[in-house]
Amino acid sequence: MVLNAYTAAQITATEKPHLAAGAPLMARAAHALAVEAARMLRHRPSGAYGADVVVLAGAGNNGGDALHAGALLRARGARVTAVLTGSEAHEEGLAALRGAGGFVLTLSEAGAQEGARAAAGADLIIDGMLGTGGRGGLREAPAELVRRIQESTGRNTEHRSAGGWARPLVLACDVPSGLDATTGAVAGPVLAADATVTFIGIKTGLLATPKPSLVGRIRCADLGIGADLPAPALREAEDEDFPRYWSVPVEGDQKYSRGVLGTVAGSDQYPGAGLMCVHAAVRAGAGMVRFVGGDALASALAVSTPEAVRSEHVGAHRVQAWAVGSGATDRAQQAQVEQALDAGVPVLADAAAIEMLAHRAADGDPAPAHVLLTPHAGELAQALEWVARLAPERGERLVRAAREAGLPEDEEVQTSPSRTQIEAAPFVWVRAAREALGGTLLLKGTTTLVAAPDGTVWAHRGNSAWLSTAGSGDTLSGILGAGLAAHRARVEAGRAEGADGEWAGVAAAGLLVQRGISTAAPGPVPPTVAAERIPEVLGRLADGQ
Ligand SMILES: NC(=O)C1=CN([C@@H]2O[C@H](COP(=O)(O)OP(=O)(O)OC[C@H]3O[C@@H](n4cnc5c(N)ncnc54)[C@H](OP(=O)(O)O)[C@@H]3O)[C@@H](O)[C@H]2O)[C@@H](O)CC1
Ligand SMILES: Nc1ncnc2c1ncn2[C@@H]1O[C@H](COP(=O)(O)OP(=O)(O)O)[C@@H](O)[C@H]1O
Ligand SMILES: [K+]
Repeated sequence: MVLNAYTAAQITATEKPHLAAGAPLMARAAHALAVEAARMLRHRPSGAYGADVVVLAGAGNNGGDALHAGALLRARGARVTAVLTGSEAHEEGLAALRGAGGFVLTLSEAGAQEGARAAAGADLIIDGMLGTGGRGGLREAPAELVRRIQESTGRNTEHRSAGGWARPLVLACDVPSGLDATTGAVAGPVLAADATVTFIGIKTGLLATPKPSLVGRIRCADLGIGADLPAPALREAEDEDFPRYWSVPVEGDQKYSRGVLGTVAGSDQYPGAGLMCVHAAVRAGAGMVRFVGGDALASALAVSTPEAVRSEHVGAHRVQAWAVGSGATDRAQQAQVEQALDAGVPVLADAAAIEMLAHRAADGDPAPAHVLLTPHAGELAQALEWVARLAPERGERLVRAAREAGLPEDEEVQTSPSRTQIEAAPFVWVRAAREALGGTLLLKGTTTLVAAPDGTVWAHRGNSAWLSTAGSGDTLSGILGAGLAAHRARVEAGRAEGADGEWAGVAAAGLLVQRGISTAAPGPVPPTVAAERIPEVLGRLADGQ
């Protein structure tokens, strides 16, 4: 089922009337947290009984949840120590823990070393320092505590084993403290969680963060008020959702009704990008692939991918979609790319095509919804720099939109964001940039986000880091191009609407294929390996497995 996620502001607005009416939300949150903690302690022969639990409790309600959960775990026989990290603590929560026989340390008195010693020796740490009320990362004292816990436990080093982190286990209350609940941006140290129990609805930052390994397994406790949530600000497709968004062949289909993909990818100088894109599209089940390119590309494709057919130029044949830009470095290919952008059918636009679209947007001609731009952060920074340079008022609008999307007021942006800024807060920039460039925007990264013109944003996590290899993007272009062509064919046949948001749905489904091929087996996934795996992975997803 598609996961829905909400900004901190949406969650706060949802809980407000219930709090006013006296609903016991904190008690419910604490209960959910304690149940998950007990579940995590099941590996011990006596479970929670006799386990050492350390609660890191901040000054606000997040600390309140965690302290109450600590009291509930005391009742299950755990030894519970609270480390109070703020200048004060949630009064009722603290009283509950004390009443239940918990120990209490104050960070300002005991010091970071003492606090870290208690935490590092525990079976389980509950991180309740900062929740939706936190801004800009942990302050100095709790940050120092986290650093010391990281040092003594090895957590947050680069070497996380496949089985997870070594003990103590960490359970985050609502969000890992220091990770922005809305944007997922991480400022300063964050204690990586094995699991996060989040309340009312999943926070957008948990799915959109560029550091998904900090979040761990997500569990959502809706505290009995989930039905009141508004439309989600972010969604994430799961494997079982694939058939809803990706057109699979049906009885009676033939190659044209499946959709023809045209490509302008690769050049005589760089044939590789074209080979990988075409090869992936063929293997992703395109009805036919017609490539535009020079003789060197054609001879290479004749050997590597004989299924593909050459087309003299963009206007020569009717296609249902274009995949353009990757490796299209020469003038002749770039002229063909420009034509494909004007062909009136869906286009997957990568590399050189993104820059062309940035120029068009700066000239007041943003791309339509069925153009899917697929930059990584570096390419997006470059495209936005063009927009800001050529059309300064659009650049100003871009930064305003980013502020509205959660960019902190004190974070300076030159005329346009740097690559690093985009990488740190992709959920902020993908929405702002989509406004500036038009089209449907897929921002590639460890976490990939897709923003549609209808306001929908999709998140995608869970790729293998082995995908960080040259050509992974070209393979993705081929897969997504095949998906766009098939979907367009379905629209032409009256079997889909072709509404603005549908192209992002196709992209979200295509990303499931990418994740499947990258995780099908351990180890490297260069494009040749990735392409070989496409049919099986796609077939499995299409069958709902
Ligand atoms: N409302 C409800 O009943 C329900 C809410 N729920 C729970 O409440 C959580 C939200 O609680 P919240 O609004 O109190 O904010 P919270 O995240 O605890 O942080 C604010 C406190 O932290 C401090 N602080 C701020 N920034 C900081 C920093 N950078 N570094 C360090 N400290 C910083 C700040 O202190 P101050 O600025 O005053 O020094 C302030 O006291 C939410 O995530 C969920 O867990 C659930 O129980 C469901 C029902
Ligand atoms: N560390 C990583 N974790 C998850 N996915 C990754 C990682 N590195 C790269 N990817 C994915 O691999 C693809 C790389 O695309 P791109 O940067 O365009 O590569 P290229 O242009 O070399 O083909 C993107 O889809 C990206 O999301
Ligand atoms: K927290």
